[in-house]
Amino acid sequence: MLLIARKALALAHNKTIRLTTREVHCLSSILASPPLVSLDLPENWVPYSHPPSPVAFEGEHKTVVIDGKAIAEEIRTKIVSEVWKMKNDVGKVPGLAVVLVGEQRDSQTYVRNKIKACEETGIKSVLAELPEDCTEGEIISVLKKFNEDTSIHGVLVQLPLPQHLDEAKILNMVRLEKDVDGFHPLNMGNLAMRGREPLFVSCTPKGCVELLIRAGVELAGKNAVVIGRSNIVGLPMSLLLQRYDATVSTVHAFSKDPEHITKEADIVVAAAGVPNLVRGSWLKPGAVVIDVGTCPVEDSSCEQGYRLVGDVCYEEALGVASAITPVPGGVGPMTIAMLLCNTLDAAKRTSL
Ligand SMILES: Nc1nc2c(c(=O)[nH]1)N[C@@H](CN(C=O)c1ccc(C(=O)N[C@@H](CCC(=O)O)C(=O)O)cc1)CN2
Ligand SMILES: [Mg+2]
Repeated sequence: MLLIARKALALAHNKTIRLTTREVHCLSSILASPPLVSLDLPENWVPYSHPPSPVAFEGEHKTVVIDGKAIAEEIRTKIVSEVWKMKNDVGKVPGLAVVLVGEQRDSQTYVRNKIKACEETGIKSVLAELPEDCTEGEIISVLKKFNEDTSIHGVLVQLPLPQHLDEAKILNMVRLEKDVDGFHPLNMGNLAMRGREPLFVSCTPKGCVELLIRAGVELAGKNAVVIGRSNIVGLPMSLLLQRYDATVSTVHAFSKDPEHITKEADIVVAAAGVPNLVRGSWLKPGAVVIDVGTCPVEDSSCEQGYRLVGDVCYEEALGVASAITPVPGGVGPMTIAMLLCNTLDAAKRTSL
């Protein structure tokens, strides 16, 4: 792995090096295909017109709904062709291993959706299910097995873990080069440091930035507020927005005046897990709103008896925000699309 990376670097610097036939195949596939979702602007990128000055938003304003489901579908279609090309060119199939501990219903659903997404895009997947009362040692030995398996390029542990387990200790055991969730402390640390590059950026924040960029939202110099500071979303989201030169504030349970801070923001990323926390009155007219929350609330008029509600009061935000992601169908589908991208990138980086 390190050797092929060194050779790729040497080639990129036009150095003459000796290669085996397998390395030629592998390197030509790596060098010919840039990272799929590079967080750069897509070629056919068309920005929607930028939020004008607040005055133009007096009264009802048309709010663009950012269709995360459609964007995720577009990305997944590209992944299908890249996976197919990789298989054809070098006989390699990207592989993802998922570790699920316990029987929490929503975690089971997310994992099922990840496995299904792998099947639909041609990525191999393996699921390890462990009982709720398993030990750290048992999880670590499963992780070690996946870390060593050359047919597995990405490894993730579905979160949250049961209370008795040390999450940080377990995430630290995922091999850095396979950490497609970007939760390894070194990936997170490199995301935080200027001049350092993480190998992977966690899927939800990466998906949120991808949505912002594809919607034509400029980030540099903008006031962004991230509501929530979880390791999964809030924290990496704040770090990632800083990398795009936004001025980032974090709002959390101890923040004195969340409404006031949010009202200053051009971009609001709500990831608190509190349904309808952000009211229309909290938003600056013309703000762009990314709603990460997905909370089931009882609703007898729905077939399942519940509906999903975001952290933002959607009806109130319409007419105030210039753009918003819906729940469901906004950020959620992007999380899984970014996981597939990270797994494909992981496979592209190895010679195996
Ligand atoms: N190891 C990880 N654990 C968790 C992550 C993660 O990225 N890695 N994120 C969340 C859960 N999650 C993926 O794991 C996830 C959540 C929501 C969705 C999604 O597609 N939501 C849909 C609605 C789905 C529904 O109808 O129930 C949407 O918003 O449209 C995908 C993945 C916590 N744990
Ligand atoms: Mg959503």
